[in-house]
Amino acid sequence: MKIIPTHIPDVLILEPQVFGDARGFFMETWNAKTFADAGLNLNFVQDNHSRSRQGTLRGMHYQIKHPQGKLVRVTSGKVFDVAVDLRQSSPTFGQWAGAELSDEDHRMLWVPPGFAHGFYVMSESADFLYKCTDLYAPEYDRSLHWNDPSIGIEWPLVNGAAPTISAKDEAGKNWQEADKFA
Ligand SMILES: Cc1cn([C@H]2C[C@H](O)[C@@H](COP(=O)(O)OP(=O)(O)O[C@H]3O[C@@H](C)C(=O)[C@@H](O)[C@H]3O)O2)c(=O)[nH]c1=O
Repeated sequence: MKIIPTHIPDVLILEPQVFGDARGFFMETWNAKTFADAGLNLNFVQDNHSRSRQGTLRGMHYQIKHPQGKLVRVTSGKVFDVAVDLRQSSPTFGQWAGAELSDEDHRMLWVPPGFAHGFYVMSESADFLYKCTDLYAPEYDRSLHWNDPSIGIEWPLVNGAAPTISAKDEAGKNWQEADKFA
């Protein structure tokens, strides 16, 4: 597995080794020892799968208690995936890191606990799979507004069109009002 740091050192792009042959390909997407050897001792307790149409933006989500670390990947299509550092004690507090993830590059992103996370679907549709280090806790679920100017995420919006978002995310909090981590 190749590990590519982003400019936020805790947010990592992971490229699994892909074994191609006449049948197709094989790759390991999660191996506790490989990740531990890379410094990521993770205990996953929930797996999620969402499918979204082109132009959908889900985010920026976090749980203020029971924060989840997320190992995310795309099995069909292409997304732009983003993590925002909400840890006030962090030197990269308030910064965002993004990466394209697709079914062709097989890249994964490690989003640590303490980050808001979201993605935008660039392809016709996308299947998005992720492992989480804590369980869904809806009472602590929070949404930071995807387009807050003080964060300034550079979303690659298709034809510049406004994204499709949920009512919850439409009402996402701005940076000043959003709950943050210590
Ligand atoms: C996240 C989640 C949702 N749900 C339910 C609640 C709701 O009825 C329905 C859809 O929920 P949402 O609109 O919150 O789904 P979605 O917008 O896809 O939420 C996800 O977005 C990405 C960006 C993340 O990072 C995830 O952690 C998660 O917050 O699914 C669960 O049952 N378990 C879960 O873990």
